[in-house]
Formats: sequence, C-alpha cells, structure tokens
Amino acid sequence: MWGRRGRPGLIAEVKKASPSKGVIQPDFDPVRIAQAYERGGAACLSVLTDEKFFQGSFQNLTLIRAAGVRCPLLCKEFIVEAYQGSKQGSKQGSKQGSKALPTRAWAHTRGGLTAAPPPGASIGKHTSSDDAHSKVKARGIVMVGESGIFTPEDVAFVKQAGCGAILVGESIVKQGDIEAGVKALLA
Ligand SMILES: O=P(O)(O)OC[C@@H](O)[C@@H](O)c1c[nH]c2ccccc12
Repeated sequence: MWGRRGRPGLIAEVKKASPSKGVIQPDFDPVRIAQAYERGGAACLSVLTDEKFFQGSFQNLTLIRAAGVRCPLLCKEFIVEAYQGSKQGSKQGSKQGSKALPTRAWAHTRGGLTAAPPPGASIGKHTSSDDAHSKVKARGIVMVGESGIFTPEDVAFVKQAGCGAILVGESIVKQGDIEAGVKALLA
C-alpha cells in the first residue's frame, strides 16, 4: 500500500454524493473518474455502491473493471441496519451474523486503535499521533487516514500519525481535472 516516493498509498473514492453534502460531482461518469484516478497515481479505488445515500451502484464496479482499469477495486457498501448483517450471515449459512462481515475497523481513540481491529482485519484507521500505531503496525495492519483530506498538508498530517494509506473522495472527485487533482494532492 505504500505509495511512490514514500507517500501514503491513495485509495480514491468514486463518489457522486453523500447524505451530508448532497451531490458532490453533478457530471458523474464513474469510468472517466476511475480512469483519471488511475492515471493520477491512485493505488486502489473505492467504489460506492450504495444507491440510497450515495447515489452509487453495483453496475459502476462492473463498468470500471470492464473499461480496463487495473487498480484493485473496493466495493463500498453500507450496513445501516442490524438485520442486514444477520440476513447476510444467514445467507452464508453462518450463525455469526454480522460478525462474519467486518474486514475494516474504525478507531477514534488510543484504546480503540489497539482494541478495535478484529482477527483478520487488514485495514484500520487512526488520525492522532501516539505510540499505539506501532502496535498496530506490528500486527501487520495498514492504517488508513480518511474523510476530509483536502490538501498535501492533510496528507502529511495523517502520514505523521502512522497512516500507510489515505482514502479520499470529495476533494478530488469534484475537480474539473481529476487527474491533476490527484497529482496535486500527492505532490
Ligand atoms: O469524501 P471524503 O471526505 O474524502 O471521505 C471519503 C470517505 O472517507 C467517506 O466517503 C467515508 C468513509 N467512511 C464512511 C462511512 C460512511 C460514510 C462515508 C464514509
């Protein structure tokens, strides 16, 4: 996940809208955006598939891959109701319900950072600097700094906090020249 020249790897989010901001990119062409992200140097793409809140779709994932984008693609879906977890769990024939699902953990406190990642988690999140991140690193977990990253200074801040990757949507997806926006953020 480490990016070129020692910078955090960029997970660029293909995001049309959010519940808090409304439509972020009215001229939303998921393939054009994904290709621009890749040309700009993204390490991975996060494709929002939630329709109700983020105006995404599963078809966008298919279209992006079919268009020849080679970056790894994350399917970003939101589990907003507990029943979705148990429904999914029962589909899988699992009695664990939603416990079978998490692959990523959020932490907002020092204690949470070391306690949160479930067994098998590959990615965690943390944005404040302390020695807890070295414990997480020792467990082979890549921390992702995310949400509200707008400038190279923001990138430097989360890198300083121990993040090996960043997840960015709004600040780059809303730009006219997305490829240039990615390059400027990673500069
Ligand atoms: O668009 P931003 O501020 O760069 O954020 C991207 C990403 O972090 C955000 O879409 C996100 C991450 N986790 C979430 C959970 C719910 C809703 C949204 C999110």
